[in-house]
Amino acid sequence: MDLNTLKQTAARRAVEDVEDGMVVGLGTGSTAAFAVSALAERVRLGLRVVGIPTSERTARQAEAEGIGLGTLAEYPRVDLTIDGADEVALGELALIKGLGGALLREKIVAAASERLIIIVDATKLVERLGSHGPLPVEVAPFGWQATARALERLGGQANLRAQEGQAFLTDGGHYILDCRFGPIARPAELEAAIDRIPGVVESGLFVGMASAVIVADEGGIEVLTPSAAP
Ligand SMILES: O=C[C@H](O)[C@H](O)[C@H](O)COP(=O)(O)O
Repeated sequence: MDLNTLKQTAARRAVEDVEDGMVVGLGTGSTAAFAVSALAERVRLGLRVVGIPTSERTARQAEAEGIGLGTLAEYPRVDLTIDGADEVALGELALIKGLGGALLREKIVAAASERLIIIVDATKLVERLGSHGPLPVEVAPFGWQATARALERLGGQANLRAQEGQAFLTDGGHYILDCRFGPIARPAELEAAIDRIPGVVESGLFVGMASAVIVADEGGIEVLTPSAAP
């Protein structure tokens, strides 16, 4: 099966868990986009939900496909959020998210959710976070160079994310520093250390937040639940 089919398979399985009347967090990224479409199909068949989007682009997609949207101000308690991830650490199911630039709103919605279901293809599974790619860190544009130096003192090589020759701007108007730390042995400790840096808005480390991870690969679907870190 090609990658998109695997993503769609995981997305459809997650949307099966949505019940009538739920407030549903709508994730961001290519896998989450399949979940939005699958949810919209169920809405067209009569399912009643309120969607809480984690990005402007997800909001546009959801509205275009007929999902009614709300805000966290109206619905501070989210029943279920379905979102993707860039890396999933086997065992405790800590995540790296943010390669799509939506980590801040995703983390806020995830924290307001009773359940966070992550949907991935099997290529996202790692032994250690940081094995495949960088850790995105959302930072204030003011003094970002000093913030980058502080991140490098933690061991990460910080690169300002660019788009069309300009600094990439998140929905919140911030910059993103893609930080290569290499394999991260203790993600919770690193997350806490990054959070203490003035200028950091949020990191893409989601530790202890996933309720389950739905993984699609050639052999079918597997639902992982968190277990203690080895
Ligand atoms: O900022 C974007 C989000 O964290 C995405 O969920 C994550 O990057 C995974 O995206 P994709 O499903 O496209 O690999």
